[in-house]
Amino acid sequence: MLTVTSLTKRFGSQPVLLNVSLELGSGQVLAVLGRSGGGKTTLLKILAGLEAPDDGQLYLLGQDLRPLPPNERQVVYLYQEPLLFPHLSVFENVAFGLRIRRVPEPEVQAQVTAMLAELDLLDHARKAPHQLSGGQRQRVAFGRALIIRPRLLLLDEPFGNLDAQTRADMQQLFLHVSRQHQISSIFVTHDSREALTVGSRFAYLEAGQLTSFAARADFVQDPRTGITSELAFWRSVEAQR
Ligand SMILES: Nc1ncnc2c1ncn2[C@@H]1O[C@H](COP(=O)(O)OP(=O)(O)OP(=O)(O)O)[C@@H](O)[C@H]1O
Repeated sequence: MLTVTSLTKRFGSQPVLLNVSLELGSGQVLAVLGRSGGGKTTLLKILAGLEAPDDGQLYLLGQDLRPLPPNERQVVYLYQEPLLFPHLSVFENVAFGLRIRRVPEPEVQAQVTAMLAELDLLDHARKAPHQLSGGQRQRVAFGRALIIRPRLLLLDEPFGNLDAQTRADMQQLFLHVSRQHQISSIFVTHDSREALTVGSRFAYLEAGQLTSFAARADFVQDPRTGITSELAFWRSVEAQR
């Protein structure tokens, strides 16, 4: 459903993405792990249409994305700090995409109420964004994205600002709604545990070079992901008890 071929991007003389290729199937979540500065955000911005690539092809459901402006791609980009309209209620933030598409009012009411119920936000429908916690705000951002049924969801460290428990809850909620709505996503994270929790496919991006793993076991075993060394650490802790 998404095919990226030989994508290249430089900022001035600095190469940021080098010949990046990837494939994503319908309903899959590609977890992209990588250290800071590796080019993850740049990759997502190019897919969203917020940066132009120097070279390479991008096809989503057979359609060339390169000539399309961001608002015609049906791609939603979500990052750490959810961008909500501060003057609109939770309900109206989620309803926004339907209203600009002139969906009839009874349909808006029904769809938004169902989405708020799914995200456990019904009790907060009349609040403004500043009256919510970080996790709640991120759930509103999800609702706003999902209600327009995007073809591709791009998540850039979306739970990075949340405490560990809220982050774990949000990972489960993300898995639930992305399965429920059969959404295809690319989920960028610094955290290998988060990558293993949310991903159905795995890749590692470092210094502009993307490695895709055929199997989860290959991702786990690659020393760059740090998973084997972490496991060794916890085994040594266990052995000393
Ligand atoms: N608009 C820009 N102009 C110049 N250089 C940029 C620009 N955007 C990003 N870069 C550079 O490109 C490189 C990759 O940045 P990018 O934000 O894609 O990395 P990242 O993997 O998402 O990092 P992080 O995990 O810290 O967000 C960095 O060296 C950054 O300084």
